[in-house]
Amino acid sequence: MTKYIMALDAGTTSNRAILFNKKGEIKSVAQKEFTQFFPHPGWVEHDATEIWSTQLGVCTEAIAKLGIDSKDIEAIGITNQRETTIIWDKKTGKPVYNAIVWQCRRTADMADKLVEDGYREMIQNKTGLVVDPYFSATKIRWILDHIENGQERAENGELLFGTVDTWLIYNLTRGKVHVTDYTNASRTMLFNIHTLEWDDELLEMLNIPRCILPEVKPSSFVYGNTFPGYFNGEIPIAGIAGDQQAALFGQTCFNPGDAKNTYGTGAFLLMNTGKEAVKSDNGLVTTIAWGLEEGKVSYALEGSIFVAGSAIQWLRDQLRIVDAADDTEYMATKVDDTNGCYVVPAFTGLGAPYWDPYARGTIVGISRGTSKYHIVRATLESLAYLTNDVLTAMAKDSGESLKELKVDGGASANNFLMQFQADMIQTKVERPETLETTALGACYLAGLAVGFYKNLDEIKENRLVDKEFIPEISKEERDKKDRNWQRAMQRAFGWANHFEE
Ligand SMILES: Nc1ncnc2c1ncn2[C@@H]1O[C@H](COP(=O)(O)OP(=O)(O)O)[C@@H](O)[C@H]1O
Ligand SMILES: O=P(O)(O)OC[C@H](O)CO
Repeated sequence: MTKYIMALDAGTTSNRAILFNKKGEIKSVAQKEFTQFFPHPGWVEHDATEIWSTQLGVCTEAIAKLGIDSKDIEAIGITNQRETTIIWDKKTGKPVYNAIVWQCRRTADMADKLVEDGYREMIQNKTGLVVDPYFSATKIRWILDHIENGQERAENGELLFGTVDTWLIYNLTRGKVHVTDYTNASRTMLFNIHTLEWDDELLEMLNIPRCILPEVKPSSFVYGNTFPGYFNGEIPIAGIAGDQQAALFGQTCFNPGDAKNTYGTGAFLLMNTGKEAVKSDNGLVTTIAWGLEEGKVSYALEGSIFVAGSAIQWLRDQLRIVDAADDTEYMATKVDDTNGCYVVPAFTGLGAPYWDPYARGTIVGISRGTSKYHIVRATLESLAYLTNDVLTAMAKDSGESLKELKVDGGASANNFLMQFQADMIQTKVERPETLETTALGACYLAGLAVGFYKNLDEIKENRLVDKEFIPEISKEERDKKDRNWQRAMQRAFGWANHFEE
């Protein structure tokens, strides 16, 4: 009888459930988008109840499509949009506020204040992170300050905090398990990535009560079983990883120096640095790649680019100059170049390596001859330029120059973008057959915990390459483009700071 692992991929715009067989082949998929709330410019929220209901719905659908039942599923692995902050009432299990999404900039001033108060170095030393509203800590503080008696209820043990993984497991187990893993904990700005514990000094810094935090476990571990009523029988939940770390694992970047870039809503470039937590001097963050056993972790350097595929959605939904994301490839190749036009898609500020929450989107170099094809091409190219900026910082921090960049995520299907990426980084870009590497990583982590996979070597055998992109332009040509890009970036920095309404 064939056995499967079910991966739950709780992304920023949609939830997916994927059933993988042992070879890592996709046997069933169900996906559903959920509502994005933008209550103010720069704010982003989700309804946590909708995240849970859509996730449960797609799981049921994926199982039904394959005509199997819970006995055929060896384990569940969860992977999720990271940092997004949910607080709920322990008694009712109901969220006390909408989920504040990783992209949300509402706590930019709180992050500024932490820097002013001299916390920057301590935070970087303990968490590996830069001080930015991106991470969960200031979002937790904001919710506790904006609901009735938030601090008091938290201190009385009436409230619980979780990232999306924690929230899903809490619901899947009907409130029995309040847990997260090392990777998700490392994105909160409250977790010491060296001692592998929640850190008192960080908690005191924002006056966050320890009792609201989940227990932290390895990324491959049996955390509990699903409530039997959901899938007609219990299924062990045996893997958790933040989606970018899961993609690193799913791409089998098991050795130090291996790197991948995921082009989803945002783009996230991670390089495995092994047992060493490399401190960044160039605007990257140090993060936990995974922990396969209690107390033992591998680290990664990460460059987080906040806007990638969402810039393509903007072309489609706001500018309406493309009908579908796939069309951008054909449109970009209708013209020879961007005709001097550069798009900087800093819609929610800039992440790595700039960390400017006040930057905003900019289009420069428009002339009378600029057409929608130039804008589309310049938007696609911007994803490659931003990636190149991160890789340049990574090379400085790690002392390694990359042999190849593994890619995945929705926008990596775009051949024009991948070729331009190879040109800009002057390095081979390698795309695997399955672009669902995030879900695959969660499948592997869960599978390892229950013995479905014996070891990493067995997992490595599953990886198949779809296409390689080799640099085609000269270094001089590449450098010229990069210099223009750097000039365009200057126009985007700081725009929203002191903006007069
Ligand atoms: N062929 C394409 N070219 C460019 N962008 C694409 C293409 N296909 C999908 N995208 C973009 O990829 C994103 C979806 O990728 P996905 O990995 O599913 O993201 P997420 O997990 O963040 O929801 C969307 O933002 C979409 O605009
Ligand atoms: O949902 P994604 O794939 O855009 O990933 C979001 C990241 O985890 C945010 O840090």
